[in-house]
Amino acid sequence: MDASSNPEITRVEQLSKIYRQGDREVTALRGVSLSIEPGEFVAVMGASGSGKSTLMHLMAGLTRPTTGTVTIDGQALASLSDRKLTHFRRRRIGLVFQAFNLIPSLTARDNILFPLYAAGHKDVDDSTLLELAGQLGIADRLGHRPDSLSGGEQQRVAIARALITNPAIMFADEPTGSLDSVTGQSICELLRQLCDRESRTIVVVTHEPSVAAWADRVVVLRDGAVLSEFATADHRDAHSLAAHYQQLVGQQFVGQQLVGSP
Ligand SMILES: Nc1ncnc2c1ncn2[C@@H]1O[C@H](COP(=O)(O)OP(=O)(O)OP(=O)(O)O)[C@@H](O)[C@H]1O
Repeated sequence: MDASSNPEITRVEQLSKIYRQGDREVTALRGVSLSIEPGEFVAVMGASGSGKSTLMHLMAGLTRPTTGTVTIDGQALASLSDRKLTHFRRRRIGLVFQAFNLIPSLTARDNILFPLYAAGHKDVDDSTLLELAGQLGIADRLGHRPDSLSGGEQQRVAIARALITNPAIMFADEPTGSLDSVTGQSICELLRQLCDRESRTIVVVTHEPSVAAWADRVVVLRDGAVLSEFATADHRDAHSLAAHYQQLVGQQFVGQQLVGSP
């Protein structure tokens, strides 16, 4: 991709995060730098505790770094007040979580539109909603509440909610973690299509090689730092990717579980 015609939309520079718990300090991230191109699908992998969720939360503006900067859509998050950061996040950043986090009392339609209502929109354009619901395969589920939707449908609604504001980037933290493997793969295929057909920019945090194999690039974290980055082009299937990842971090996969220590 030509960087001059497609400028980086997301830049992370020397990001560090120290959590303080009483007298104790936990360094969750130490000097992480990376950039994500528009339309790119990036997977962040790493062992439990390596800093994946912390990195995602900092990039999404949910928490502030101890040092370093995050720039999204040309906006340095550090220069925004808490109120402006919340406003920016609602408009320009999409978030998807393992547990879907839908509002149980609202229909799929109102869950999807919620970010627009929260941002103060009164007149909502149904055509955007219907187009998105069509792309995500949930056009006939919009009148249902979450408890009458399957897990896969709930995650599709959550993805639609993340995309309704047309964000510059979408972050998904273990988006298939609550789904069976077949449904999880259908969600991965959907994320791939959103990049390929709609030029969405997506960052997925995952433990699973079968999820990361759908991405364009994998960023591997270890002990709060970037251990390695690699393109998935040579590791399209999960087994090949798992073997490469294992080589990098010195761990082994048994099924989808990691054993051994880095
Ligand atoms: N709010 C917090 N307060 C204190 N320590 C924290 C907090 N959140 C995370 N940590 C610590 O920071 C480190 C990185 O955690 P993080 O959740 O980012 O890792 P992760 O790679 O996402 O792990 P997992 O795969 O288990 O979710 C860990 O040592 C964790 O215990």
